[in-house]
Amino acid sequence: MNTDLEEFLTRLDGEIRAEGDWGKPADYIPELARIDPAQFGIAVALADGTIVTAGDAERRFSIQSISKVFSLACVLGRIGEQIWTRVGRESSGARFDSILLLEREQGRPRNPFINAGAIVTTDELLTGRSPKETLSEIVNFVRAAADDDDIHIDKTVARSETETGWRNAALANYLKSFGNLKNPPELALGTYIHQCAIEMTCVQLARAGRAIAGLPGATSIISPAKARRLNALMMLCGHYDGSGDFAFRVGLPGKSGVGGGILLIAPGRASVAIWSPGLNAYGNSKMATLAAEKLAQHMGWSVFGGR
Ligand SMILES: NC(=O)CC[C@H](N)C(=O)O
Repeated sequence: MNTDLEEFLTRLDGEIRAEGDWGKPADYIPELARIDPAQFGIAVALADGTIVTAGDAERRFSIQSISKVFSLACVLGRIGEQIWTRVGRESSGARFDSILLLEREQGRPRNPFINAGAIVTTDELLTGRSPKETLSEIVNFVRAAADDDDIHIDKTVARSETETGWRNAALANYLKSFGNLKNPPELALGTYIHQCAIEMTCVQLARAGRAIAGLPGATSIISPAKARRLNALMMLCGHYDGSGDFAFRVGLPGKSGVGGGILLIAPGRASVAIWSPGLNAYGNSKMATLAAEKLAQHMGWSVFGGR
């Protein structure tokens, strides 16, 4: 039924593997630094309910910042628009772990997808709950979105980031100094780091994105109104200071993580997960970005039309 897409993905897998320069895995989290960059997987969940895959689509990887989409969806479900008093929704034009803007903007992070913004989102979810309960809420949300209970936190990755995450510790403390953390910084930070360490396969992630893509049959835990806004944020902020370049090349909302994953949304058409651990200069997967560009072009999926 989807033979054209199947053939295209098989060809794409070959083209990516022939590229040669995979980029470098994130080096500031030791557990991610030792992953072989020469890996690639893709899963495309379509509106007709089928999932087409190629490469290492069943291998688990650390979703890292892609988790920020799900924690934001959780918080919007819990407190709705109120979250925007604590975090903005503009592009940052800065690195994902930048502290500069926080100083200038008095502790209100630019958007919920840079680290400072996601620490605030997680802090909101933590309010009135223990870190364990908060993490269960986030993981269960992802499981419900993917309709798959076999999704877990990789404790080794979480420990590794806890041991070396000095920048994020600085961001959490800095947020606290501006009064924009309700909980002790170490609790908000620990919960954030564990949320980032959720591991999933491309197939699971593509399934979890179906509600954001508004595909028929997806769970209703993300309403169409919320999905619309998540897509806007993913388009403008999903790739940090590389968001403009990603929009230019791919033309679809996406969210990257330093584990090398990208969740790509073709509204009404498909939810796509792509993984390749080597990163480009912005900290986004080099090969997953290239694959997203080729896929969007082949399928004619840009939200801006054209090809
Ligand atoms: N861009 C990312 O994926 C960053 C997530 C990572 N856990 C960090 O906080 O640095």
